[in-house]
Amino acid sequence: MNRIDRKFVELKEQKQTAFIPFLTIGDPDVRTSIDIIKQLEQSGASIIELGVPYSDPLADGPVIQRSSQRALSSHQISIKDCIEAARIARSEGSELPFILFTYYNPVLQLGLETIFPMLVESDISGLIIPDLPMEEDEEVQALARQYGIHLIPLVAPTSKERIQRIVSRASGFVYCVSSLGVTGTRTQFHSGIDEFIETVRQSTALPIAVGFGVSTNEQFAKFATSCDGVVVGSALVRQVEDVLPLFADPATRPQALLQIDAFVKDLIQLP
Ligand SMILES: O=P(O)(O)OC[C@@H](O)[C@@H](O)c1c[nH]c2ccccc12
Repeated sequence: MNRIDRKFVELKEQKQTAFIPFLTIGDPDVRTSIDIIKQLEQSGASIIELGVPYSDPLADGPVIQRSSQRALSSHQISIKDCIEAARIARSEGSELPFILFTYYNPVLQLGLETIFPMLVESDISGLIIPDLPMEEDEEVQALARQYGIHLIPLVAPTSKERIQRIVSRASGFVYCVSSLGVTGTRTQFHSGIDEFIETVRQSTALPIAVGFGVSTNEQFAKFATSCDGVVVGSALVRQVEDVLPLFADPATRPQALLQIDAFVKDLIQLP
């Protein structure tokens, strides 16, 4: 049991749904990202995906692509910087379970044997690698198990015949992708989304979370009825983008955090 498991147990006892924001670390800078992490915790986040900016984010839509580009062009943010941000946030009192969200290339650059001890040292409980080739996941799975890190799989509606195989090796929770294509807010989801979630639900005893496209309270509430968690990335990253000028001036930083707080509270309040 690590922080992720304990959080889902706690939420289940409280009959609550996990709110799992994704945040690009280093946009606009690491210090601000840490402040946003702490604000998200105050605002109601249950678990957080710490996004490692990447130069070729194939699965990302324009909002996260822009955010990654800002983090890379201003500060050349690395996977190590993101792991360090988690360590600092924890040292400053955050109790949030952290998931490192990264494409595979930065993991390979750092080295599989290197990254897992670093995750443990920074009290990061989970890892999501959206482009981890299934053919190569044996080694990563083995290291994750060895170090007690949850390697959280993404399951897409197209992977019906693969759902069982992906889910059978899952740990932590299963991340159900709500739609085909790239990340980004949506007005509608994959036509068979409810059946897809039910299929995954029948395939695992693990908690299931859904993500891709969620940006409104109505969408959050809809998924809260069938899932144990809801992931929101682009809509939040867009909020950060909108308040960057407020973060740039020390006098208006509190206002920037208040706007993020208001966005989250509107998004996750349930009737
Ligand atoms: O941005 P959205 O549509 O809210 O979706 C969550 C997503 O941002 C986050 O989980 C994520 C960021 N980059 C990804 C790449 C692939 C899958 C998922 C992701």
